[in-house]
Amino acid sequence: MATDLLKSDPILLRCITKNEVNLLSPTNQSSVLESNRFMQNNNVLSETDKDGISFRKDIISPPSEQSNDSAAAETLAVSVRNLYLAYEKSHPIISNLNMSVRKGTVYGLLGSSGCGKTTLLNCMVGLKKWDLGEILVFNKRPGATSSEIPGAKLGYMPQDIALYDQLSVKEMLQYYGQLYGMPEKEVGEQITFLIEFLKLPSKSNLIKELSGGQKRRVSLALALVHSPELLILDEPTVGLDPLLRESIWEYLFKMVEIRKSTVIITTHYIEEARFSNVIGVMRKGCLLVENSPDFLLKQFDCNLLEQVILKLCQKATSVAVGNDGKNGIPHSGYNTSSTSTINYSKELMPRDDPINRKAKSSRSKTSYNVREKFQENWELRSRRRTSISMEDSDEKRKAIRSSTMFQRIQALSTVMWLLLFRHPIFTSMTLFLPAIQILLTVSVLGKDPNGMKIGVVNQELPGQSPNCPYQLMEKKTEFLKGIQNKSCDMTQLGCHFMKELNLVESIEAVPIRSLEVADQEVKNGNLWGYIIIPTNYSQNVVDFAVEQRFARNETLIGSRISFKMDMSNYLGAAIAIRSTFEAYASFMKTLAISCGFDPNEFQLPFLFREPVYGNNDASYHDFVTPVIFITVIFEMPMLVTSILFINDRKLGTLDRARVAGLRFKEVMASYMVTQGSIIIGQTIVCYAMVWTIYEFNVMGSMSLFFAVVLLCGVCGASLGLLCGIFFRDEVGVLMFGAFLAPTLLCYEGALWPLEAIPWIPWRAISYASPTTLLCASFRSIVSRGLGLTHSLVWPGIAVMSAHTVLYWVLSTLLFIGKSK
Ligand SMILES: Nc1ncnc2c1ncn2[C@@H]1O[C@H](COP(=O)(O)OP(=O)(O)OP(=O)(O)O)[C@@H](O)[C@H]1O
Repeated sequence: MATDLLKSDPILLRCITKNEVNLLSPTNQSSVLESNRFMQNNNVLSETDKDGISFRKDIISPPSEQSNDSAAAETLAVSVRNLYLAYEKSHPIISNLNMSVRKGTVYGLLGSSGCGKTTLLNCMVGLKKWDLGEILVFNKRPGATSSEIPGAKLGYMPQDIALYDQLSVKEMLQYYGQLYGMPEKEVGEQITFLIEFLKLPSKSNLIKELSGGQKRRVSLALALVHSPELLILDEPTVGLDPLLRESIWEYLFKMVEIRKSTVIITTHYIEEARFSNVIGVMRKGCLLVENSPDFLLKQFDCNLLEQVILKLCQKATSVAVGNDGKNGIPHSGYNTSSTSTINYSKELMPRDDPINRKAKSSRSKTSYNVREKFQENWELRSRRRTSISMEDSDEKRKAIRSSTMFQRIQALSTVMWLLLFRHPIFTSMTLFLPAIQILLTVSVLGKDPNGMKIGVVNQELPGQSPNCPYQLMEKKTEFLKGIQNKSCDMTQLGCHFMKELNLVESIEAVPIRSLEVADQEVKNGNLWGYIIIPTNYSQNVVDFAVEQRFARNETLIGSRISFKMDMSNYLGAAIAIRSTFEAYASFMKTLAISCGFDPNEFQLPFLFREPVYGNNDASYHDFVTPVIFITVIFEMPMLVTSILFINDRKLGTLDRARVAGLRFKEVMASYMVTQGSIIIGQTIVCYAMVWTIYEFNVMGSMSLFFAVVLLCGVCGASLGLLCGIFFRDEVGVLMFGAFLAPTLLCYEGALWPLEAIPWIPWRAISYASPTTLLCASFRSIVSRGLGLTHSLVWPGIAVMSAHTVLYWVLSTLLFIGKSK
């Protein structure tokens, strides 16, 4: 019964796979044979029809026969066989689709919104991968090494505008001309012609200044600029005025007639497709029919294509409804209901536009020949056009398609430069922010602190007064003078020590009345801690000096100064304790000299000689500056690259350029070239600002210094590219950037020595991270003046280079993987 239903509807049969035909009656082999015979008969039938006869044999041939017929394949520009594509298993977007587009024809692809037209075109141009089946464009699989698709053989206009807002019309066309490898002179001629033909605004207008319709026309111009052999246009006439739409169709026919180009065009203006040689009607991922408009009008006894499509869809729906229930025929994965039919029908109602009106008025004249009419118009207009001659452009067309990798990299790099140039705020920020960030960080980080408040509870002082008496202050001067006079004052040593403490820049000694008050002050956050000078401290110090080894316990304890610190701020407390030690060492030395002792006896038993690298006054600041520099130079290109890449992807400009032949490795190279030059600019600015202000010297070779910075930036840009592919939008990138900067600083050993990190897994991760060893290399070049071959320099460069290559490989794999 189901077979009968299909027999009565040859069109529907095309949408059902052989397997499905088998399933119609699995136990009855003869019905299968009958079905196959029916398909063959159908071909014969088609051949006998007079209109559109030259196409139909191929078009309606069963796929298996077709693919074996190499002669027929030669005549096809595009051949699609049993195509299947699904994002979710249960819901195929394209299901068992067969399509044949002859060379030198205009093929109108029709179908309701969401039926899969754009997806199919994206597969043809090599932007999307499919799950099953085969697509051949000029007998080669799109994207195959030997295939010139994507490339200059193809002109593609995507559904989205896919233009750079900040470029002018001329720059946009020049970019594509360069991608296609067109000679400069010819690009100029084509620009002049297309601007006149498509009524585009002047060459110098920026795309952002154009109306929606004008942008669409520029987008179409990009597909036409190189007069390709195959034009794939996804709704090129949307929003254009009827006259312009007519002239576009006229131009397409001219291309087909004179250059033997092939055009595949989708349109929602159904009657417009009547101008095509062949139309294909898609519904829910399946091609319902493929034939000449005149044949279909005759076959369905209609005057308008819209009516044909309506009838087709109604039939498809009624059979599918039957399939669902009564006949037990499995439908090919899509859900068809009566509700959807109603919607579909409404959608296919004739639109009130001039082309449709014209079509309506002419519906009775079956002899109406659109092409003839266009031919007349064309001849008339072409007399006025001097800028292009299709007949003599075959040679020019051959000259195209020779764009080299270098030309394509140059084309995209130029565009990226222009875009940066047209975004002065973004570019200035990119150029100056690293320097400002380094300047700000270096200004506040790593210097020795100043005036950290340390309380002094001097229990040696009489009464409740925490302050040393005025005389004692005076005595301090005398005490200092005593060094020269050798006048030894061994009283109130606590006060003298406090004075010494105040001479240390990092500490401000604050006299405190009692231990309780000092405790409270620390708890209130007013003091970093306090020291306690015990009662009779001076006497005990003297006794200890005299008794030495024989000193009593009380003497020992009484000559000790004790600390009570706020250790919750570890770094501050450590600095305060270190400064107190320094003050104490200085105090004891002064005391010894004034009392005629050998100062060496009172000094710590350590001698700091001239350092191997740097000097004894070196601070954390000197250590951290190169680390901050490397981190910023790594992170900034990473963010900029990923944001630019995501923007390019969102605009659709990247995909479009890929269809024009730009390969991913060339995209990567262009990004590296552009980012590389920005990094050089950033380094010069950073060097000028930071190095000049803080008087840092690069002890090593300047060329090695710049090479390391460049490598670091390129590695950051490579990671940015990977992030740009991985993340859907800028939010993900910004969050990753916010995570990356502090993580790198920790793992680089900038905040804490690496030796303090446990080996497994953290220190191993730290050494494997891109910047850790490079920081060491960079510091070695800047502060130690070491060369490339030194064991402190080359490992960092090697690790960074390995990371760069790794990011390139991962980006390529991820990009390929995401092409579906
Ligand atoms: N990345 C994707 N993930 C999941 N589904 C998708 C994706 N891209 C497209 N689709 C779905 O695939 C179907 C076909 O989309 P497509 O853009 O090819 O339709 P179309 O026929 O070109 O529609 P229109 O005429 O409105 O442009 C739609 O249902 C759409 O929701």
